Amino acid sequence: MTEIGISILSSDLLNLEKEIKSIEKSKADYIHIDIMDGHFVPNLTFGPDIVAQVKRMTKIPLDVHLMIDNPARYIETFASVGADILTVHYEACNQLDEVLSLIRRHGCKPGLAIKPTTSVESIKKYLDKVSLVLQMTVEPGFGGQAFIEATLENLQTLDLHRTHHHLSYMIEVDGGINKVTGKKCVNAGADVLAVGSYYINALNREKIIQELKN
Ligand SMILES: O=C(CO)[C@@H](O)[C@H](O)COP(=O)(O)O
Repeated sequence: MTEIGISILSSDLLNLEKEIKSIEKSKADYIHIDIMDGHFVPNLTFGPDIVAQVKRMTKIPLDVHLMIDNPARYIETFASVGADILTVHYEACNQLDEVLSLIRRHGCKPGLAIKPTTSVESIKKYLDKVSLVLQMTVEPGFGGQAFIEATLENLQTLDLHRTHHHLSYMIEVDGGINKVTGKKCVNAGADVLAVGSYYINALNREKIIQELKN
């Protein structure tokens, strides 16, 4: 079954505990936390303290997406505050092999993210070292953007590569996901849908999670 991660980027941050309880009630599989540094992406969001607070509030696994330059500097910090999956960007790392093994050494599942225009070819040599590949389906930085259809081709390539090489990484998509785009992604090979504004704005959050899962 498809798994759902809820991105807290667009949630009501002054009522974060209430939001986390709502995510638990709607039976999401992950809480997706976007860490932005104002360099790698043109926006600023959370630091490790927020991740630590969310961890204290819930048992839902935390899928922490580092949209930061040179993420090696912060792997130990985010691992120590409770990240379960720790995802770094291919475009932001110099020594990716080392960063991925650092993530594993600190007890997290390593994820590798790519921007919409990055090719799967460029990350193929790392795919046997990751637990998850995160295909950005919008330009990273902001919630509420429109899904980029051209990213579906990368999902098909990732899915074919996984089967062909007997690999087991999960394929996650993030950005502009709703009932229509989510279905397209799942049909193209995605296993995990990271959802932000579609969930936050829904009148019946439990219902839309069930629809997305099915
Ligand atoms: O990482 C990002 C944006 O950079 C996402 O996680 C967004 O938070 C998803 O929000 P929607 O596109 O679903 O509104």
